[in-house]
Parts: sequence; structure tokens; C-alpha cells
Amino acid sequence: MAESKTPLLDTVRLPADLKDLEVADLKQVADELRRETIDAVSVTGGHLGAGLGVVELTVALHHVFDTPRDKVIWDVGHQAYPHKILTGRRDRIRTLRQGGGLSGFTRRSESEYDPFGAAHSSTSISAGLGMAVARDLKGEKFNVVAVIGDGAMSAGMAYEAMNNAGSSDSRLIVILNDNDMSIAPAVGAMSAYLSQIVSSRSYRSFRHIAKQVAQHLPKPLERTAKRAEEFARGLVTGGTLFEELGFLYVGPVDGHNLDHLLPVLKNLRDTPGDGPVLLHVVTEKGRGHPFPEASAEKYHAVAKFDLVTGAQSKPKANAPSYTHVFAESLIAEAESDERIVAITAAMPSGTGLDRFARRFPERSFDVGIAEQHAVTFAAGMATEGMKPFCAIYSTFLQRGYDQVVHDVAIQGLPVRFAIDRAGLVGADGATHAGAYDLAYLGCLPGFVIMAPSDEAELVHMVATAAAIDDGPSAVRYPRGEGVGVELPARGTPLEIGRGRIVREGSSVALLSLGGRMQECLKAADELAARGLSTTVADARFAKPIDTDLVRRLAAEHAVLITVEEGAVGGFAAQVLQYLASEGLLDRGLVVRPMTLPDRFIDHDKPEVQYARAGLDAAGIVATALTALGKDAETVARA
Ligand SMILES: Cc1ncc(C[n+]2csc(CCOP(=O)(O)OP(=O)(O)O)c2C)c(N)n1
Ligand SMILES: CC(=O)[C@@H](O)[C@H](O)COP(=O)(O)O
Ligand SMILES: [Mg+2]
Repeated sequence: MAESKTPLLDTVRLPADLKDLEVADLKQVADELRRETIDAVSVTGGHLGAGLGVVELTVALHHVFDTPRDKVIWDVGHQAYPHKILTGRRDRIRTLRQGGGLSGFTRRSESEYDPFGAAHSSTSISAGLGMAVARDLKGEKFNVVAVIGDGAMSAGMAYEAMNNAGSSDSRLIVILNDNDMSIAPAVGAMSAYLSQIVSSRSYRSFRHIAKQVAQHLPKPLERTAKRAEEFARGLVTGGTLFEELGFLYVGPVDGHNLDHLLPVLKNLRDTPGDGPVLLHVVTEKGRGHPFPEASAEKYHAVAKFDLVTGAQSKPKANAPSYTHVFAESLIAEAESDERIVAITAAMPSGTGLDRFARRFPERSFDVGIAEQHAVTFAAGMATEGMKPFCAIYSTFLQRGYDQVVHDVAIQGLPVRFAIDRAGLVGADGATHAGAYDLAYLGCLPGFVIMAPSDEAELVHMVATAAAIDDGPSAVRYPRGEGVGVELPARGTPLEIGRGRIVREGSSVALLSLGGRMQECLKAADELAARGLSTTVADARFAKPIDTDLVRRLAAEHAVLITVEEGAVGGFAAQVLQYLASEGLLDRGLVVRPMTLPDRFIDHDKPEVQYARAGLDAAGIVATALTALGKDAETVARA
């Protein structure tokens, strides 16, 4: 039998198995855990860099704390693969992000060692404080540890939580995992501030930290006086921002050095005290990656790869991605309009705006993970006559919703939203699905909402958005590659609220919005083969809808089916509202709205997710046949 490459890790099924190990053994477990993480991700693909950076921290936390009684909350959860391996999920680790397999993030339903589900960033301090306060109210005793990255620390939620925690008596341990990286290099004043702390102080030894902790964890009665003293000390010595917010700041500590980490964590665990503590650990994203020539940003998420050569097995692209086409179209528009500016919230490569930034560095803004700010920042620019394109994934724009309503829509400001990852996104699953934007934007007066049926349409829609100067607009498009159509050199603005007929028929009308067009065309072929002549129309606009087109389709067909990659309440709701208000449903027209179903769809290949949602050609055909009152067998025989 081949010798195991991970002999010591093989003896660790649960964190309890780490408890009695000596430091030297824990170091070996960490080395083996890193190897196992790399091996697993080479099979599944996924978020590799963040996990590799917290291998030692993960081992140390599970050795020192009594999980799952003590709660460890991983912010975002994309760094939790080593945690999953140590918490009873090693046997399924090679199913990460695959259909039916482990989630790529933490998830309460997956394990009692995941006390809080995540995937969107910067929630850990709020959730941790909630747990700590509940614990104290119930008179229970356990530790709560929130591990948050420097990138996640740029979001408003983290500050809202610290503001609350800093005035709370509840003990919460926040570990700031500072690797000086978000997905892209970390940006902003906070990042510069953290770098300044790290460079101005050498790593703190346990002796130093033990003294620091002993001095600064006052007994409850002395607390107020002590706080005043800390504040005064901060003014004199330039104490950290965290101290001034009411945290005990500990660090910086080398997050890869177990000799330092273990005693510091034990010290925090064993020293009674109230109020929050922040332990600043410094780590390297992608630490120990076998192919160090790749950049740290490339480590963030990888496709399956060959363990020997490092070659990633990405399927060959047959067409440019929508993201790429968006970026190139925006650059083309910006060449002739210097008012165009582009904003991303920490996703420069994901949104394609890294290309824009290379061409127009001074007109490009990465504001960090700060979607709420990104939206209102764009609104501010719009008031000054700039033409902001705010490029945010559909799922992350949810966080900026009040800003979209209050700062953009109500003021009628011409902010252009480039909403990437619309629809189902595959391996990231339900947390990242772009399911709701059609519903949450469609209800806002004055918004123009577009969705391209192919990448050439996207080029025209970017040009349309650039031309809309009297109110907000949005273009939403899916993850992944386009259809492979020829691209125009430059977009031509579309007539607002005007769709188009793609194929003429007579029995069934398929009114498609966005990326399901190819499935509609396949469905039309299949229906035609069964003798059912089918019209296929491209709505282009979810708002305002093309009422002439809807009226015509309703008048000329027995069945009208709308198809969209969005949740209930989106495009179909607009069409049904119109049909019902105009009395067009009163005379026997059969309408079927095809949306994402009213449930969350787990991670899987996108095509499987869509099939499960009934939004593939087969689902459309079945819907049409049922609407006509025919079953597939009868039609096939006829
Ligand atoms: C609200 C939100 N915006 C954007 C993202 C996309 N995102 C996932 S991880 C990440 C970087 C996080 O950086 P950091 O917290 O420092 O963790 P690291 O990957 O460096 O360990 C970003 C931008 C997200 N998950 N949630
Ligand atoms: C963890 C996270 O939120 C991002 O890394 C996300 O997984 C990126 O998704 P894309 O791969 O679609 O850019
Ligand atoms: Mg980071």
C-alpha cells in the first residue's frame, strides 16, 4: 500500500484530535493540511489563495479553542477549506463546489463547526457580536472568534459592527487576517494604515502580548477609568484606531508562526475580560502555493489544475465573455466621451474594469469592498455631470440597494449600473446568484433596465446607457462567454423600450429577456418539429417594456410565455401587470411566466442549475405544451 503523504493529518478527524498534539506535531499537521488543501483544489478548482494563507491560523484556532462550543466565524468563508478538512469534512473535500458536494463557503446546514453562513463579505463581526451578546444574556460561557480579512475590513458593515462592539461589554475576539490583498491588491486608506502598523512595529512576541493583555484587560469595576486611560494613552502615543474604537488591539503577530500564534490565542482564551479584542495577524495569501510564479491575485480562485505542471484545465472559450465585451465597449465609449468614469467595488478583474483602468487610470475607481459607497459615490459624480458606470455583480448590488433607491432613483440621477453575473452563476451557488436585480430594480420608477440576448446586443446596450442622461439605467448580463456572434466596432444606442422579433410564428410566442434566448430558439425548433409554429421575441428591455410588442404577441398567439434569468417579481411581473391592467388577460390568452423558481438553487454547473430551474429548452417546450393543453406524446404522434 502506498505510504500516505499526510500521516499525521490522517489521524485528525475532528478538532478534538488536535488537542493533545505538541507544537512540533501541530506544525506537521499544518504542512500536511496545506498539501491536502492544494491537492483537493487541484481536483475541484476554487478559492485557493485565501485558505493557504490561514492554514496555521486554522490549526491554531482548532487546537486552542473548544470548537464547536466556541464559535469561529470565517468572514466570506472562501478561506474555510482547511477548516472544513479539520472539522469532519475531509472525506468530502474533493466535492467542493460540485453539484451535491460541499459548499465553497461556510454553511450552517453543512456542519455544527460553521456557526454562521457566509459568502458576501464583512458580516463576521456583526454576527459574532450578536452571538456574544446572546451568550451573555443567557449567562452561558463560550468564546466567539470572528476572522476577517483586510479586504473585508473596507466595508461599512465592519465599521458599524466595531462601533457597536467597542461600546459593548461582551467579550468578542476579532482576528484581523491581514495579507495586504483583497482579490486584487488591497486599496484605500485603511489598507495603508494597516501596512503602516505592520511596518512600524516588529512582530510582537508572546511575552510582549501577555503583558499587553494583562495590562489592558481591566476588571469590570475599573473598566471606565481604564478606558479613559487608554484613550489618553492613544492620544499621546498614537494608539491604533482599533484601541480608540474601544478594542484591545493585540499584534501584529506572524500568522504563520505557531510558536507565536498558539500562546497568544491561549492567552486571549484564558484571560478573563469584557469588551472586544482585536488580534492583528499578518499572513501571506497563497502561502506555499506550488506554482509561485502566478500572482497573488491569480491564486484567489483557480480552475482545476495539474499538480505537477500547474496547468489549469479551463475549457476552451468559443466566444469572448460578456465581461470582456462590456469592458471593451465601455472603453470604446469612453474614448469619445471624457465624462465617462468607471467604478468597481473590489472586483476590477471580475467586472473587466482592470482593462478600463489600464486605458483610463484617472477615470477608474476601485473603492474596495464598499458597494453602498460605490453607488452613492457614483451618484455624487452624476450630480457634477460625469457619466458614472458602476460595475457591480448582481448579488453584491443587493448590499447597495437603499443607495440605489434613495441616492440614485429618487433623485433621478443618471448612474449607469453594469450588473455582471446576472442569473445563475454555477459553483458559487445561491449566495452569488444574480437572481433578484430584475425584481429589485423593476419596481423603481424611472429606471431603464436592459438585458442583452447576445454579446453584440451588449455592445449596443452599453452605448444606450452612455446616451441616457436623464435618469438611472442598468444593463444586466450573465457570467461566462457570449454566443459567438460578430461584434460591431461601436455600439448604436437602442430605442428605449423597444424589443425585436427574432423569429416569426403563429401558435406560441416566446418573449425572452436576456441570456435564455438560445434556449428559446432551441425550444422553438423543437416545437416546430412537433408542428407548433413559434414566435421568438427579444424583449431587450425589462423596463420600460415594449408594450406594442407585448400587445401584438398577445393578439396573434394562443400562448405567450415570458422567459428570464431572474426571480419571481422581475420581467414577467412587468408584462403581467401590463396585460392585466389593459384587460388583455380577459379574453382567453394563456400566459406562462418562466422565472427562476421560488427557492434557492445550490451550487452546480450552470447548465444543471438552469435545467433544475426549468429554464432550459426542454423546460420551455414542456411549458408550451402544457399551456396548449397538449402532452408531448400526443403532439409527437400528431
Ligand atoms: C459584499 C461582497 N463584495 C465583494 C465580494 C467579493 N470578494 C470575495 S473575497 C474578496 C476579497 C476579500 O479580501 P480579504 O477579506 O482580505 O480576504 P483574503 O481573500 O485576502 O483572505 C472579495 C472582494 C464579496 N464576497 N462580498
Ligand atoms: C468569494 C467571492 O465572492 C468571489 O471570489 C467570487 O467567487 C468571484 O466570482 P467570479 O468567479 O464569478 O468572479
Ligand atoms: Mg486580504
